[in-house]
Amino acid sequence: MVEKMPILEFSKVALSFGDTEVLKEIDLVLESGKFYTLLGPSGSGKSTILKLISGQLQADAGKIFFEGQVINDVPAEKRRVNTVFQNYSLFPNMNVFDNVAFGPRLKKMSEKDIQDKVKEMLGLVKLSGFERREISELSGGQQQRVAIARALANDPEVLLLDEPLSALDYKLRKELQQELRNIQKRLGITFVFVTHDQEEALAMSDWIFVMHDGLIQQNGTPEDIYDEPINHFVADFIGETNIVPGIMKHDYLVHFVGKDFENVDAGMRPNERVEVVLRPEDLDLTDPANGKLVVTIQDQLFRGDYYEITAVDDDMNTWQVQATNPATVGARVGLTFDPEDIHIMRYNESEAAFDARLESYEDEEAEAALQAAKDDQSQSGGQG
Ligand SMILES: Nc1ncnc2c1ncn2[C@@H]1O[C@H](COP(=O)(O)OP(=O)(O)OP(=O)(O)O)[C@@H](O)[C@H]1O
Repeated sequence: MVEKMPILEFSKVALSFGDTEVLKEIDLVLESGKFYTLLGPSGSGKSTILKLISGQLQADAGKIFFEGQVINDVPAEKRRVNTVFQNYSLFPNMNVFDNVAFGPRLKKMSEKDIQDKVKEMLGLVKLSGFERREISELSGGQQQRVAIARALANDPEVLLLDEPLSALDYKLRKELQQELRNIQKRLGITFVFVTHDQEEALAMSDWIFVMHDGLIQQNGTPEDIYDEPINHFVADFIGETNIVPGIMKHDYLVHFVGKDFENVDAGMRPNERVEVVLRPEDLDLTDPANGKLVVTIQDQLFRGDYYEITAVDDDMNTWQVQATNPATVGARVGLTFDPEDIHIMRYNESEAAFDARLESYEDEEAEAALQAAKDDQSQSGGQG
């Protein structure tokens, strides 16, 4: 079987502005016809990646390939890529038709083909009949639809979308999320969508790249990223989560919150420091005697289909729980979970901070395990 060539590829791409390394060493492989999302906090380098793809910026190091050809030196106007921006960037002195017809006219398409193209694109973004409207007569959502139609009228192979929905209100945003996804599936071109909103990324993407600190922290399907976060940053950034320190007692046995739990998928070494992730929806409230730990309810918010409960354990660690029934603020309750829902991550930050957190549980077993980890480490020459 012949492997399909990626439409876009970054190989060890780096870029700095002055002393700031905005992209450290980026490797990306994008296949044709998929909906990709670059997700990360403000300043993590998402827009910079789009500008490297569109040719607005040049990489300091590394190679960018488009259908197997290096394009580092190909000028922006020769790349089959268009961008939709957050602020629409329409031509305010042109009506809807002329905005969408702009690219086709530059390409010197026949007037008949231009008419057909504009009609098709406005149909796609549900603005048929708006041809003669001025831009100032459109709502924000309609302006963004025009911007999408204008970009697509150029027949790009890759459409770049830089936070295109951020300026819209919640309901409109949800509506356009669904529509953008439908448009991408219908046209079958590659979308690279930038957002800092994890919910949006999970809902829309075939594949997500989570960015932080100029690096891709993790990439995978929305399910991979949500269920199997690779590190503290990703676990914390993607959705509400509880992250607690733990230590491996065997490769299949993790010790945390003062107890041992079997977790056969962990793939960690005995005595390794780990972080344990438990999503709020995987926790249940029960009576204290049946709980894996006991907590005090601190706060609760009604979220429509569930209650968002904040609780603290006796070591003052906070727990987020999603419950179907309301709880009583101030009540002491048990927290329980299915060991299968435990997700374990390798810990790679400061050991001192970790040890202090683990010891906050004042748990002799944990301290003994930690001592074993420290002994292990000194024997193996500080690796670990
Ligand atoms: N032309 C420039 N000159 C200097 N620094 C820049 C320039 N463009 C971007 N930066 C810096 O590079 C970093 C990454 O910017 P980038 O716009 O790629 O981030 P982002 O993840 O898209 O964030 P946002 O969501 O805020 O746009 C930021 O710290 C930004 O201040």
